[in-house]
Amino acid sequence: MTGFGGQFETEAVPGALPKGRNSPQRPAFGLYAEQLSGSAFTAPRHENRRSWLYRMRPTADHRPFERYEGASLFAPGTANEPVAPNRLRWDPPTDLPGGADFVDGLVTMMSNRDPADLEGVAIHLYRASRSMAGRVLVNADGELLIIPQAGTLRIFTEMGRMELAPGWVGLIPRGVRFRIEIEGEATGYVAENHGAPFRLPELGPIGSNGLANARDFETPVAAYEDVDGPCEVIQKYLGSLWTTTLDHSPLDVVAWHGNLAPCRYELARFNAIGTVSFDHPDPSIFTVLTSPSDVPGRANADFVIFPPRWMVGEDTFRPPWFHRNVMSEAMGLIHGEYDAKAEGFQPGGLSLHNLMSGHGPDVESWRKASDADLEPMKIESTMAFMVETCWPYVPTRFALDRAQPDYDLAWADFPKAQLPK
Ligand SMILES: O=C(O)Cc1cc(O)ccc1O
Ligand SMILES: [Fe+2]
Repeated sequence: MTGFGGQFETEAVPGALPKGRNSPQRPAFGLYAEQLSGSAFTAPRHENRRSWLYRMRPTADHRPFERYEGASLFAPGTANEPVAPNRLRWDPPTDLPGGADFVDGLVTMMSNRDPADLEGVAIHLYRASRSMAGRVLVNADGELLIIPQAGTLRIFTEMGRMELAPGWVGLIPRGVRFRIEIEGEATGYVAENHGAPFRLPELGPIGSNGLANARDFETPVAAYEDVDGPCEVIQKYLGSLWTTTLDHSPLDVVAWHGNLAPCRYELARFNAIGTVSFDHPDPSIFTVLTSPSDVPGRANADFVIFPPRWMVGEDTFRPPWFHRNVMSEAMGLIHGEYDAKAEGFQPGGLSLHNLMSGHGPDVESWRKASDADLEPMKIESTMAFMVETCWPYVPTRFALDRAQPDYDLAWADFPKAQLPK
């Protein structure tokens, strides 16, 4: 079903979805009606997100959660030391967990705020070498934006199934349980958004079309499994991992309706807009999805991409300029090269330019762009992304211990400007 945040309705068994009401006295087939809220009941209508699920057993039927002892690198808390004002960059770590499924293969690199604040974002990497079997994951701390870098994920959520290959991103709402199956190995990134759900950015003077168009988001139709037998539920809750075991699969939603649902989006559909005269626009022009904070215009998290595009600016330094930003920037690379970094930023790698840290093109990129003939030129075969947030990131111990030791050298040896004598 297409459209971002639409009011969908879908049933895997004809007659499962009640007509004209949400909570009939006796739902069809003895199903249980359950409302899943993604916003406060009283949120303004245009921000109100909720769905009604019709399931074989109520979610309420579970035994107590206990601490989950696996996935030791997933949400371990951030490094217990002051955050240095250093720029950081990582090669794709060679020691991500081996032989793990998606849950145990998650590794947190940085985060900000406490999930209980209902604000902030965390950046995780994953390496999944086998399918999740007999278990599901659910995140009470926020929605998950999954950004595959290699390998295709088959995601079986409570609300339907979707496949995610590199070049696509998938959004799983807070509280929706899911299982991820793979063939071979899969690696990628996850942005965990503790704040307001991601939405499409305002378009302002761009008008009524452009950037990520609402119709290009795809939401799965209802699909369920009817499985009696043990199923572990691993829940991330207030920053820790918890487990309980059900006697059935919770992926038993036979029908649902509403506007809170998983979706996926192919980044190649992004309608990139840039200058046709001069100067490099702020990267906000490439915002795919935004999670606003309480301060107008200051995002809790922006998901921004740097897709293939034409560069035509006249008398313009075309790559990203030197800058210091009050917002904090985490970047990843899905494939190709990023135009501000000639080398050292690899697909599967990560960088962090936090609050006020000076960054921009490395020396080689600066030299090339300064000397270039400014013919129209296409940046091809690349897809970098940024998760920009108003809350400075704090790296984890795992991340600090693996940062490139010499990243600062990317900006060493710029020639000094020569003033007239
Ligand atoms: O730092 C970066 O590479 C991201 C970025 C890109 C851009 O085009 C302008 C500003 C900016 O922060
Ligand atoms: Fe930047």
